[in-house]
Amino acid sequence: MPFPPPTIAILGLGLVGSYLAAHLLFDPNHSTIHLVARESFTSKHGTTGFCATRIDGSQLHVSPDKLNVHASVADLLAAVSVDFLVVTVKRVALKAVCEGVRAAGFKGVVVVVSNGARGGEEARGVLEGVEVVEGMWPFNVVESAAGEYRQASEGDVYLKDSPSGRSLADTFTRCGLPTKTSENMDSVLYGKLLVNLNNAICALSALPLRAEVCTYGYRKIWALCMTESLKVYAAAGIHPTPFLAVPYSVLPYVLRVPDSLFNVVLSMLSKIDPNGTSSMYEDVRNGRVTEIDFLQGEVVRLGREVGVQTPVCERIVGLIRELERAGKGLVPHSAEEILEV
Ligand SMILES: NC(=O)C1=CN([C@@H]2O[C@H](COP(=O)(O)OP(=O)(O)OC[C@H]3O[C@@H](n4cnc5c(N)ncnc54)[C@H](OP(=O)(O)O)[C@@H]3O)[C@@H](O)[C@H]2O)C=CC1
Ligand SMILES: CC(C)(CO)C(=O)C(=O)O
Repeated sequence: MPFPPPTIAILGLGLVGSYLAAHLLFDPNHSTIHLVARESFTSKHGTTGFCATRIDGSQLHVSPDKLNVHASVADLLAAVSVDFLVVTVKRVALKAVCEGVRAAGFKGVVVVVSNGARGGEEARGVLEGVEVVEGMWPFNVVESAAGEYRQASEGDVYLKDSPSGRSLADTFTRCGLPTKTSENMDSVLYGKLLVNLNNAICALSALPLRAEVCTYGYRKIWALCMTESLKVYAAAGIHPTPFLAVPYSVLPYVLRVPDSLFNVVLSMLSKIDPNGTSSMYEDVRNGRVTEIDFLQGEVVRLGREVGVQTPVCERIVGLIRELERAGKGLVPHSAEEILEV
């Protein structure tokens, strides 16, 4: 364990940030924790605290007196010297957050935990001279009741394999969040992107994640997006890191088996809470801008660069844009409606 234990600040106290914060705050022996949170977090949890519920049902409660909350990075740095700033905002907010971090003169390590590839590159572009560590968050978190952040699927967190990344991975693991490191986070994040191709389909279906993936028509669309993405990756020389039980090349075939067989395979491979959703489902539900540009949008962008057509991914980008423009929340689309070109 690093000595003295590191001082870690978390910026972005939504689903992932709050679940992470609850783990780190629960056992104060491994780190000192500060939060950079908006008023919405303080008004919600400032007097009651919050809790993380793990997939096995165990709960970590954090009482409000344990919370060191700051309104901005500048306020944080005026109060304390910070080793790691873990940024858990949506990818669309990353650049603006990094500009704030640079303006505040932060000199520690910035850890970027966002879906989509090339987040680290974007952060480094803004934070010249500051060490940036990429992270990958593998499982779904939902707010199942006010102040209860519930793990709704499974997987290990990944951080970039560097002395700082290894040290933080050790702290996360000691706090009950199993964390691996990888020298090639681009490959890890392009692998995660293949999983996240389903985020938009879940949002378009307006169904919780489990019900959506257990429906053949939606899985077929995910498989089509994945096949397009794998062709693009092959042409672009991208080798996604395998971290699922099934190799990516086989996954589109597994997704196309009938529902009855898929249910058996799913129960053998992974747990998904019936209330789990996708982060894009939550964005659409709450009328927020989504991360579509960094998921199917990234495949379309890369496809154009390497001359590979991506009609299904393009169609999904268009449909999510329509939902964003309409701002009316979730609108159930059948699989046929999604595929109709
Ligand atoms: N949710 C999930 O299950 C999973 C999410 N991920 C990824 O993790 C990342 C975080 O996702 P998630 O936790 O769901 O996102 P949320 O939208 O739940 O949380 C993001 C939080 O960041 C806050 N925020 C945004 N900008 C700032 C800022 N400038 N200063 C302070 N706070 C700010 C937001 O506040 P406000 O609400 O006021 O805008 C919000 O509380 C995303 O890239 C997502 O794709 C990955 C795997 C699973
Ligand atoms: C865990 C998963 C794949 C699905 O919930 C996700 O990454 C997300 O919701 O953004």
